[in-house]
Amino acid sequence: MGQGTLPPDRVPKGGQLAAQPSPGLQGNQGQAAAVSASVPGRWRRSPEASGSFRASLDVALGHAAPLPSARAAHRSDCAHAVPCGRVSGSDPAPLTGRPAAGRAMALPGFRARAWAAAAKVAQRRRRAEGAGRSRSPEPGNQRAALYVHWPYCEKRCSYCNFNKYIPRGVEEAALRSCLVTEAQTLLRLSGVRRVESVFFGGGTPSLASPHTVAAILEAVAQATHLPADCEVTLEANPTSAPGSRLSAFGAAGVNRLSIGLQSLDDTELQLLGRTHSARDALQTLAEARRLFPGRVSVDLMLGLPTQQVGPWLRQLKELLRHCDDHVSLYQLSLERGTTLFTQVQQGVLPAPDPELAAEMYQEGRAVLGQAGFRQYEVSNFARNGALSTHNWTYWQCGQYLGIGPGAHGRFVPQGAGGQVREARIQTLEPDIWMKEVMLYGHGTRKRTPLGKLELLEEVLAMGLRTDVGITHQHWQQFEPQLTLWDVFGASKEVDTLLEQGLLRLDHRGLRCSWEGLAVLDSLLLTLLPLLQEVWQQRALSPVPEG
Ligand SMILES: C[S@@+](CC[C@H](N)C(=O)[O-])C[C@H]1O[C@@H](n2cnc3c(N)ncnc32)[C@H](O)[C@@H]1O
Ligand SMILES: C[S@@+](CC[C@H](N)C(=O)[O-])C[C@H]1O[C@@H](n2cnc3c(N)ncnc32)[C@H](O)[C@@H]1O
Ligand code: SF4
Repeated sequence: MGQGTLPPDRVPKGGQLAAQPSPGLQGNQGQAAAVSASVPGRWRRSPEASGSFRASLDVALGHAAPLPSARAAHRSDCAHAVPCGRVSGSDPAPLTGRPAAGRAMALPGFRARAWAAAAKVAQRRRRAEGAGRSRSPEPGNQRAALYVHWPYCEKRCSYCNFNKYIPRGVEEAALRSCLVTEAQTLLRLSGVRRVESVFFGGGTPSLASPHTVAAILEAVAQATHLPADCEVTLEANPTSAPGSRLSAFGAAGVNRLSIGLQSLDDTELQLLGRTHSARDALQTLAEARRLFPGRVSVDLMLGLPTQQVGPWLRQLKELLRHCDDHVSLYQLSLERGTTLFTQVQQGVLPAPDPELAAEMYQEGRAVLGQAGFRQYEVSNFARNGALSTHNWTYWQCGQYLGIGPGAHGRFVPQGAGGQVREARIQTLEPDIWMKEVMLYGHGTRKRTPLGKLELLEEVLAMGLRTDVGITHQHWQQFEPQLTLWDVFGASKEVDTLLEQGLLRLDHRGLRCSWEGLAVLDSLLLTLLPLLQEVWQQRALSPVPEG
């Protein structure tokens, strides 16, 4: 299996889809690496852990194991800076946070409204059934999740190196049209027949107009089956999401909100460079819960410089008095190129204490457990079945398409005759990305075919992030010949992890215990090389098929 990077599969818009080299648009590996590091908690390449494990294992969405033993592996290549410049443009609708009058409710047409109404009814049914399960009849390569990246923010937060830009104005109509075009192209390329979840992330997608969200959903519903009970999440920053705007997003088809609350301490919020206060955040949370009951998630950060365990736990307990059924805890990752990084480097602020962060994480998850939350993933907690379907797809190594600047995707380009899953990254800079979409129908900057071993490494590293772990059936979908017992059953090192109560290997499959989940990175230091070793041995003495 070739492990190299493919050229972007570009053809002029309207032409046939086929893999074609595109001179001058390849080899932007530095940027790809930068964006790869910009998703918090994404599994970072760990040379000690794995020779072939790819740094671009995109989106683990959360921080694994802030415990000392795990950190060495987790942060082994964490030195990236994402360019965070300005885009030129003379858009008449600047990003003020509020939609222009009359604009918020302007939907592209009846279909979108009908879809949104049906979605509301179906969402109740879906909730009763519980999330995190795939009920679609389509085979795995005909369904996918869809991620949409909105690349703009009002202000740069001091800690953030995601792919975001602070614009003077946004040409939203042009951006919307490009997002729609790219969704149509990638849906065609992938041959996906059913989109099971949509996630509007960023940047700050709550700055987009609800009309843009509706237009994208409409395009997806036209190109493929978008079930009425499909989870549609929008990330919302408190200052850009007053109730009227949230309600317009609901009318556009959004049925889940993820609020970037980050902290309930105004001094910390200032340190983080947030534009909102704790009061603003709680008000947005209350409005969100009124509009999307049972479907609101909050992000809370931990491990900030000067932060102490006691006060942070009090914040968490205060949050529990207000929050809905989903909470994400993210340990601060100090990213090169951010203001916070410089402040720490220059001694203006103390470096975050990893021991304290570990304590916050451990105590925090215990508190959440007592409040009835299931820790269904390293950083994610849900009660009443409110697991995120979209993120679950990432952890289960399902297919996902990524549209918008810097979005990541993983799918088999079946529509172009492809048979191998590819990791794809879209061009980072919005203005360049738009030009490419206008020219070629999409702005894919990098395509990396995933070899079988790489895919299995992902299945292992992502699956173990969840409390369910990797069931035998799940593993078999990716590797029918080599069982989990074959790989891990005869290892003394694994035996030790089992005896220590960190890992479980039984009739259900392989998974971390509650204690193991907190040190997942260090467990992977044992498990990944083992998988590689067994894989290589098998390659040397292949089992005859039949
Ligand atoms: C990239 S933001 C996008 C959503 C939205 N703009 C916001 O700020 O809430 C998504 C989440 O990533 C987390 N995040 C961003 N940078 C981080 C960092 N350096 N360390 C840990 N978490 C981070 C924050 O908790 C944030 O809510
Ligand atoms: C940090 S997570 C927060 C999720 C939230 N806690 C929830 O439960 O829905 C979301 C962020 O991850 C990044 N992200 C998610 N999926 C992505 C993808 N396919 N490509 C690029 N970035 C992605 C985006 O920056 C997005 O704002
Ligand atoms: S608002 Fe969100 S995406 Fe924008 S800079 Fe802040 S954390 Fe990053």
